Amino acid sequence: MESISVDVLVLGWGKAGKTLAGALGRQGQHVALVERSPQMYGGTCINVACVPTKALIHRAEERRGTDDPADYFATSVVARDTLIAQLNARNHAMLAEVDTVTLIDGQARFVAPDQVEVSAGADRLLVRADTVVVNTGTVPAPPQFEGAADSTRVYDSTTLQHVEPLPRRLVVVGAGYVGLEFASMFAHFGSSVHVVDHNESLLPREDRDVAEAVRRLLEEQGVEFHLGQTVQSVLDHDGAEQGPGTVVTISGSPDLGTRTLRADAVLVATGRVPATPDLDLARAGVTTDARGFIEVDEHLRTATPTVFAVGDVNGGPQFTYVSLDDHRIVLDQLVGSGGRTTKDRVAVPTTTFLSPPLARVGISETEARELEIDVLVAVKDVAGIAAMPRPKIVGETHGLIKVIVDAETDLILGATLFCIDAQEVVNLIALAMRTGTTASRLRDGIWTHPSTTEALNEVLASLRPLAPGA
Ligand SMILES: Cc1cc2nc3c(=O)[nH]c(=O)nc-3n(C[C@H](O)[C@H](O)[C@H](O)COP(=O)(O)OP(=O)(O)OC[C@H]3O[C@@H](n4cnc5c(N)ncnc54)[C@H](O)[C@@H]3O)c2cc1C
Ligand SMILES: NC(=O)c1ccc[n+]([C@@H]2O[C@H](COP(=O)([O-])OP(=O)(O)OC[C@H]3O[C@@H](n4cnc5c(N)ncnc54)[C@H](O)[C@@H]3O)[C@@H](O)[C@H]2O)c1
Repeated sequence: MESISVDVLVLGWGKAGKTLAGALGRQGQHVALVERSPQMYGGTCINVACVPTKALIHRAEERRGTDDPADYFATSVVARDTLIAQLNARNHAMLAEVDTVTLIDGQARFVAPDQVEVSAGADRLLVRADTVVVNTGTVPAPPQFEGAADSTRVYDSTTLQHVEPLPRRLVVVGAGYVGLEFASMFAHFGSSVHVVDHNESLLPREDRDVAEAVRRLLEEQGVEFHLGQTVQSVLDHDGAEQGPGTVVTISGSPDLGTRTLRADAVLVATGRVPATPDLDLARAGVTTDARGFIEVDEHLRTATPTVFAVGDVNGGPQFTYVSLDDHRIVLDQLVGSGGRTTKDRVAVPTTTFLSPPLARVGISETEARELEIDVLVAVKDVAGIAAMPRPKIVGETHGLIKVIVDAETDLILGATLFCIDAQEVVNLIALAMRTGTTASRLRDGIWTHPSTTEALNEVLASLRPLAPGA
């Protein structure tokens, strides 16, 4: 078998790995990066996840009532594919042009802690490395219900992006990030959408007023929820009377009983599992938790100190920007002072890309109550914020803004933004939390007009003590 030796070997073209490979390569280190699929150059985010789904969501939001849903969806998919092909090629070029980076197509598998075999068809290559960085990501959790394997109508978040034609009726299993973003997107494309989740409540980590506002909006947009229920089975039929489709049987607690939903497509969005089974991690002495995620310390070293695990595969929060931060920690271990750790992360924001988006940083009101800390809360419906005309200008006045502030220090402890531009404004609040900027300074800040940021002037002027026991 042919072999090569490098300083650092990256397995998988994730966000952390590609950034690390580029940074180390530009410093003159010999780096090899292994990716099993050319369709995934650049990783999950740009090829099948964040970027293509947000491109489709944007297109869906732009659809006019006069557009034919199926044609409009088909054109949107072509636009998505054009964008993604450009990004995929650009990502390949960005590393290919670094002289000391070797890009290898193939499936990686450990044979020893410092040796990885890469296979592509009948070809084999042995790569020896002082340091190995595992960045193989996650894949959709497979469906657990009866009939899924025999159905041609069961999709995951990757395959549904190319469903043909646009499903008239879509059943989404799972009301997490993927489930809600796709439910909202397909409702905007013109599908009738049903969401099934085994949790009794929607968005269990959010305050009830926030979850209710999200639910109301999605229902207004045509989404129907079936909470506290699971899918028992799907059965495809050629449907002489109602046309071809699949019958989805769902059931919940005894009083809810069993019912059936008819669908043209079923999206399974019940979480993601680590891409570790093919890696032969035991040969490297790398351990995994009960769910298969690689166990790491706060420097992202695995049980074998020369092997790091970064991105989704290490069981941390599954976001591209967390994977990016993982790269900073490993870079610091390899060529820096080695002080940076996962514990340095403060105020990591999130956004679910609904229309409008739901963004969150820090604690919720419910968490503040549970912690029994002395806080002030400001909450305003977007439509009622007089000093923020931007939502009215763009015609999107749904949602609410809520901020939780430490009553003693005036520091912001958390915020929920369910409004246009939430994915941007949440970053400003996160920065305030990281830098100790007080709520009063944000309240009295000079912000551009008309913008969404200027909501802070009015919302933070309405801070009140928590209503008892509410
Ligand atoms: C539908 C969807 C939408 C999302 N939207 C967002 C969003 O808006 N914002 C956000 O921050 N996050 C979002 N996420 C999450 C985000 O995509 C992930 O957190 C991020 O892509 C994780 O990247 P990573 O660094 O772990 O590796 P990945 O980008 O997953 O890369 C892993 C790579 O390893 C390759 N690989 C796997 N096994 C092997 C092997 N044995 N040999 C060789 N190569 C291998 C894979 O092909 C893949 O290219 C979304 C996820 C999904 C599913
Ligand atoms: N905008 C973003 O940042 C974004 C977008 C999409 C995905 N992501 C990332 O990708 C990860 C995976 O997303 P996801 O939505 O697949 O997972 P998730 O963990 O966010 O949600 C899974 C949902 O499925 C439900 N569920 C699980 N098993 C079920 C079953 N058998 N029947 C019915 N419901 C069931 C859960 O209650 C939960 O609501 C997320 O955790 C997130 O980190 C991020």
